[in-house]
Amino acid sequence: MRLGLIGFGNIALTLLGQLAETLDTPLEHLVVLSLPELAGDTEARLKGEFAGVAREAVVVTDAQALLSHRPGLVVECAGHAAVVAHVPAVLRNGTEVVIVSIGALSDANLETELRAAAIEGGTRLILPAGAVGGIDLLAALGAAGGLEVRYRGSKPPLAWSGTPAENTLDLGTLKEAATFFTGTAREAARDFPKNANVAATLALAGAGFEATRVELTADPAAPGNVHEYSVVSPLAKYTMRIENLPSAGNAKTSVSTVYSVLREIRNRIGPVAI
Ligand SMILES: NC(=O)C1=CN([C@@H]2O[C@H](COP(=O)(O)OP(=O)(O)OC[C@H]3O[C@@H](n4cnc5c(N)ncnc54)[C@H](O)[C@@H]3O)[C@@H](O)[C@H]2O)C=CC1
Ligand SMILES: O=C([O-])CC(=O)C(=O)O
Repeated sequence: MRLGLIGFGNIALTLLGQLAETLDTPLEHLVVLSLPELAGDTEARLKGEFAGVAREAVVVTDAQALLSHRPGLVVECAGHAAVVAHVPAVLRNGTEVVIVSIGALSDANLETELRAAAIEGGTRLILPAGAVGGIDLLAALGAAGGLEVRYRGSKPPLAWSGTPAENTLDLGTLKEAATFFTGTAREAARDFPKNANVAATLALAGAGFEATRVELTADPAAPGNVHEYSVVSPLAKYTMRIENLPSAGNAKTSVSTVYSVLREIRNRIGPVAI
């Protein structure tokens, strides 16, 4: 596989570690789109600790340079701004893209632009399940309509640092669970870009950004990053609760997100996809 990565932070580094451990043969080619100020460090790490992941690995700083290396699949793991900056051009070029920063699609204009770019390029934008599960069933039920979806995201207080939760809570001293946001999936994904991509994933699979109700909670007793949601549809009812291990490199991000991306890659390499 010729793989392109946008971003070289917690998800990308863990993903490359997993690929190094699990692939039978190295990737044919790896191209990483990094921020200009991080390009030197990215290159050194690719040549050092990640030397075995790909037969050839290069670092670039813009989408045109990324595309000049002809990746067969591009994975975005850099944040909402990187989706805006780079993903439309990659799709228009005809290259399939997996994005983890799904909450970027809470901007309706960007969602329209990405859909148009994928059509123009004759390719697809892939939205993986990320840190949540049951997206297969939710998306299947969504086609029948009549859905009610309620989601609650609970994380330990410090996972909400640097977010609007700080306007109402003292995260460093919080002693009991506090819900600091109630609203739509569109508002949640827009206002908590590093913490509420799951709300956008549920909305896109199911009842849409306005109808999907969201609560966000800081909970000192949370057993990790917890995602709970309930679905009522004419065809089925279910609830789901996932207790995710936070990443060592970024407490906001659950490690299962990385494995969800790994699944997308492995499903394109092996003889069977599941
Ligand atoms: N779909 C889901 O369930 C989840 C999605 N996410 C999304 O994944 C994103 C990345 O997560 P982590 O790797 O844990 O964050 P991180 O902060 O550790 O890494 C992000 C990296 O991207 C780089 N970056 C930022 N803007 C860039 C740009 N324009 N071009 C290239 N590189 C750029 C940063 O320098 C940083 O190294 C989060 O911001 C969040 O939006 C996170 C968790 C779950
Ligand atoms: O990783 C998680 O648990 C969820 C997350 O940050 C997000 O939805 O953006």
